[in-house]
Amino acid sequence: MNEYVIGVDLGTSAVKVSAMDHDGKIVAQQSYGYDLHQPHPGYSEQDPRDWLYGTTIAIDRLILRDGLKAEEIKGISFSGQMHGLVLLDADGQVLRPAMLWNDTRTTKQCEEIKEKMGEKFIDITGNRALEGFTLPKLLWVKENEPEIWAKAKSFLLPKDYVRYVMTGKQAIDYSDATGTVLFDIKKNTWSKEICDEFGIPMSMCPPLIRSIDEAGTVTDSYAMFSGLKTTTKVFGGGGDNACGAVGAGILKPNMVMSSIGTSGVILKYEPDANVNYHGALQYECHAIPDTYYSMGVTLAAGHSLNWFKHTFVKDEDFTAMVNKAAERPLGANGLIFTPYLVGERTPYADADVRGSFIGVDSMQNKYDFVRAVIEGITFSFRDILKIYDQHGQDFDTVVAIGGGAKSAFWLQLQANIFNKKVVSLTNEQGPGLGAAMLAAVGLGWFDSLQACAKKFVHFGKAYEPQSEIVKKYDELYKIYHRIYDQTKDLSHDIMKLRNSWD
Ligand SMILES: Nc1ncnc2c1ncn2[C@@H]1O[C@H](COP(=O)(O)OP(=O)(O)O)[C@@H](O)[C@H]1O
Ligand SMILES: O=C(CO)[C@@H](O)[C@H](O)COP(=O)(O)O
Repeated sequence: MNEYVIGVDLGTSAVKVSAMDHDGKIVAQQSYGYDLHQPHPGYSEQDPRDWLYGTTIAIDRLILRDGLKAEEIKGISFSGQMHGLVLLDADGQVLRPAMLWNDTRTTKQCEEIKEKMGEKFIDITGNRALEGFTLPKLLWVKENEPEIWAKAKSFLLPKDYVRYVMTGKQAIDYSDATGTVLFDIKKNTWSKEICDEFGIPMSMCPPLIRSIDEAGTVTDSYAMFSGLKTTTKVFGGGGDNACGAVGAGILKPNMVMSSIGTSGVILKYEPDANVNYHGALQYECHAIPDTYYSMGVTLAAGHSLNWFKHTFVKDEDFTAMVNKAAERPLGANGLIFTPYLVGERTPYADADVRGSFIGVDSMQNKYDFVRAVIEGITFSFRDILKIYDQHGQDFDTVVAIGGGAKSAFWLQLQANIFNKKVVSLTNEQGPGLGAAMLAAVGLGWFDSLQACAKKFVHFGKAYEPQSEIVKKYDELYKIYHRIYDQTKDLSHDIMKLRNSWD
């Protein structure tokens, strides 16, 4: 009998499920898209039931359309968009739409955390309190929706909610727990000190599990709903960036990952919890037991390109649009874009800054704008790489994953803007692959994730920096880097005005 594991990649734009065999060969894939709701500036929400239905439909299609036999599916694990708050009542029912990682309404709560705990907060959690994280969202609900708060008995993160419905058991894995900033990264447990300081009952924090731990099996009711068998084992899974790093083979410090999904991420493997970036970068538990990673996040990476396409280039697909942008000259005829469409996280923790096009010229066409968007997103990654430089951290290879890594033009552009070798994967499903690997190791198919990576992770083409182009992008980056300081006050004033008109 064939045996498969399923990796569920619960992204912001869609859920993608991939079935893999013992050799790491992808035998079937399905995906299902859902909406993002942005009712006010800074708000970003999704309905957890959309994730559940999307995941279930996609799994169902693996069985009905791709012919996978349910009894052949031995294990399932997850990669999930991080930080999103799913609030549950005493019956485990969802109390309000989930507030996502790119929801920035919580500036006031972040300031309150900083005032009350200062540097101690970073010592405990490894992180500054930023708008996207879960604790500020809990505090926002407590302050603004007291009737909902009164009913709240526990919280979960996005993929943990889907796993909960599958297994009937609530749990959060360590890699996602660090992203709540309610977690003590050195003691490896929920922080009583932080919970007490902010009036979060410890009983709201679910049990912690490792990414490769079995969380349970499929319940009778979920088996009826999905077509799965109750014998399928369900494993913890991890935050999407931890899983992306596993699936991209980032298992030692000389490599970093760049991910262009809805968000953009530069991530570095860290062997212990002791490197201190003083909150300039996020510090999280890895999905690989007892290891860590640091990362910087551009809030609107793929999201910026997606916004541009849906607003101005509706009738073309991404590949056609990006290929036309590749034909425009380097620097898009003098146009520079900053991707702060929903505020920014790294290096500027600024919820109120917004993006700009600088250098608009009547000789530019639509595809110059697309090119500027792609270049601007990539410059924002260079801002993150600069932080690693400043901390004396060096590496030689960047492994690129996410939807943006589908484009050879963008992979070469990353190599030129970073001045580093950029390597692609033969399949860009980094986080989904990582999730499937967690199930494969959890099932005992391999002794370790490292052993599994030897079979499952396949590097594709390497893109080398081209020295003449590197020089030009260096010059352009210097100008890009000045835009934040020169536009932030304008952005903040516009935001104040918008809010006063609401
Ligand atoms: N062919 C393509 N070329 C370049 N970029 C692409 C292409 N297809 C998708 N993208 C980018 O990838 C993004 C989606 O990436 P993905 O990793 O699937 O996101 P998420 O996991 O957040 O749902 C899109 O918003 C778009 O910007
Ligand atoms: O906030 C973060 C990481 O801290 C984001 O990276 C989210 O985890 C969402 O990821 P994508 O949907 O872009 O994969």
